[in-house]
Amino acid sequence: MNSQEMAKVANQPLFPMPFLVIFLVLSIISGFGITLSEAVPIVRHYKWEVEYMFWSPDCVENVVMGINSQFPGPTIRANVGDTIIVEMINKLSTEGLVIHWHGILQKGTPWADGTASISQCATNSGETFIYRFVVDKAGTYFYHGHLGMQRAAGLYGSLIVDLEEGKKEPFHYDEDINLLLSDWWHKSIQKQEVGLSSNPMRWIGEPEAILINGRGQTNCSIAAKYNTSLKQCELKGDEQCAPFILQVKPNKTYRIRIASTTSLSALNFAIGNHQLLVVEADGNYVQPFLTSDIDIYSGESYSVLITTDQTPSENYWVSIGVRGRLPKTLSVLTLLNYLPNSVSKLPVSPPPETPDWEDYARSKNFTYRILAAMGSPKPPVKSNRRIFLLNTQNNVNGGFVKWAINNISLALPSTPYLAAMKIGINTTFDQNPPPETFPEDYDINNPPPNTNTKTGNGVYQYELGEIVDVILQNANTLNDKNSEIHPWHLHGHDFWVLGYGDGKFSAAMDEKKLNLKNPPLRNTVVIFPYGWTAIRFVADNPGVWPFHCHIEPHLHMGMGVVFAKGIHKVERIPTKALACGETAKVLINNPTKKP
Ligand SMILES: O=C1O[C@H]([C@@H](O)CO)C(O)=C1O
Repeated sequence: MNSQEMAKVANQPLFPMPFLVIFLVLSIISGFGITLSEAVPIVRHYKWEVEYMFWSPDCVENVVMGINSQFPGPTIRANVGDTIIVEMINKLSTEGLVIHWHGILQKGTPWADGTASISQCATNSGETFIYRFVVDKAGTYFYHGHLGMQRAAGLYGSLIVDLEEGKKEPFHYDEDINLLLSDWWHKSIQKQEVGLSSNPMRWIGEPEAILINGRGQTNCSIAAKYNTSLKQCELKGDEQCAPFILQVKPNKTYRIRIASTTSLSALNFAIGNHQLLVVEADGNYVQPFLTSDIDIYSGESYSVLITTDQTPSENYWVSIGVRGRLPKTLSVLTLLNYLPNSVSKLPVSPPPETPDWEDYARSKNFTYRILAAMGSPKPPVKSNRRIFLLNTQNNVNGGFVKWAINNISLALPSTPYLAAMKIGINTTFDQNPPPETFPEDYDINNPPPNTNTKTGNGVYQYELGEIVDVILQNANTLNDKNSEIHPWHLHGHDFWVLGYGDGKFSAAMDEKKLNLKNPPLRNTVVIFPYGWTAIRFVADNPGVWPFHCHIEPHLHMGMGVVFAKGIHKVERIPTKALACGETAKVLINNPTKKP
């Protein structure tokens, strides 16, 4: 950070000046990761260089996006109320860069949400962008790239927010273990992107490997002993692809934090012989329930408690496999290693089997059990506005395969929305808001008639404080008798999940079934094939916020919408977030326009 940028950081009003001076002095000395005294909110300062590097996530050498030469990127661990400053240096020689802080609400800092073309200008090669935001809710989160398909290139890491010092969780555990799940392709994201936008489209296919904390194996299993059709992996344990072992002591309670940043895959997580007590979803406490396994969709996170009360002289399998799509990828395995047993001691029984990928009844049963813990914030009893979002896969412009919402496939503008709205430019995106519903007679059980789907970039505008219901409606894809699962993620807000149902949402039939008593708060929710999902949120966070399918290729194919409100309330947007496209021209010609 140069002295001007430091002064800029110091100008922010959140922290007493003497505190900031001490922090800045210490940060110059050590460079990153400073933790100061307890009790007062802390500023945690990280300096990250993002760069492609050779890596072998699944024992096959490839290139990944690394941060400070690490893959996955460094874990950020903070307490509620802390300020995070990430000085992000783009060392990718030929690409722009942004980082999104998934699940962080960014109250007062919408410019730090890290979405290219939406909250900020992508940071050019060689340049630095400083993210600065407060983490105001405890929970299991992560961060990832949000430009093109950079997440699928490996740009991700964990972000864990603990309660304030001295505060206690509503459940007991002795230690926690953090697992960040992802999926991995040998094909570069450049090749994936070109395939998706070609006519005919070339689909990315299924991943070569599932990774746990960036580690997995392709074409071999560490449990081949139990299944002779598989090849045994030969690993010494010090390889980049060697399994991440969950080390535990007998007769303790562990909180296992599980977050999924997969590009595509829905996953199932199970531990042999151990029940999982689900206690957290997306940074919100849930009514605890016991289960043998969990389904986790891209963009979601869970905490589960396990008690290590099984035979202490044994180790146990941890197994993660693909659901919701015909799996072509081997389940990834690792060990729950009861110390002091050796990791070479394999469990006595075979690994837990991933449930059948098509058993949606089972997936729904798990998902429907997630309800808010007692004492959680309740939704307002009525909404002011309801919008319906029909999800379809369509042919656009003579055969390009896209995903569309109410017949519009999102194509982001080159000038970020937040900058354009703040400066008052109305030429950079479609000023007509997209449709709030779809024709009542739309047949969700057949491929779309596909007459007039368009690409577009209009915005749903809300009054600040408006209470909004969204009904996400799934439908048949372009293929006969096919409908897919989509996990939808909202930026800048948590929402209440009021309900799910099969078929088309009917106000007359379904309205009364909505759960206003204990709906879970989340930032990501799934729509099941041919089904609908209803959510409610309060549009109280000034900014521009995407709401989109978290499947990376689906977003890339247009599966998202953009919400905006209260832009007049957004202050102190850093120049670097504004200085591109049409807003750069306005600022150069008229610097007084800088908000
Ligand atoms: O968007 C997608 O495209 C393919 C398929 O529908 C067409 O090949 C697939 O499985 C998706 O999820």
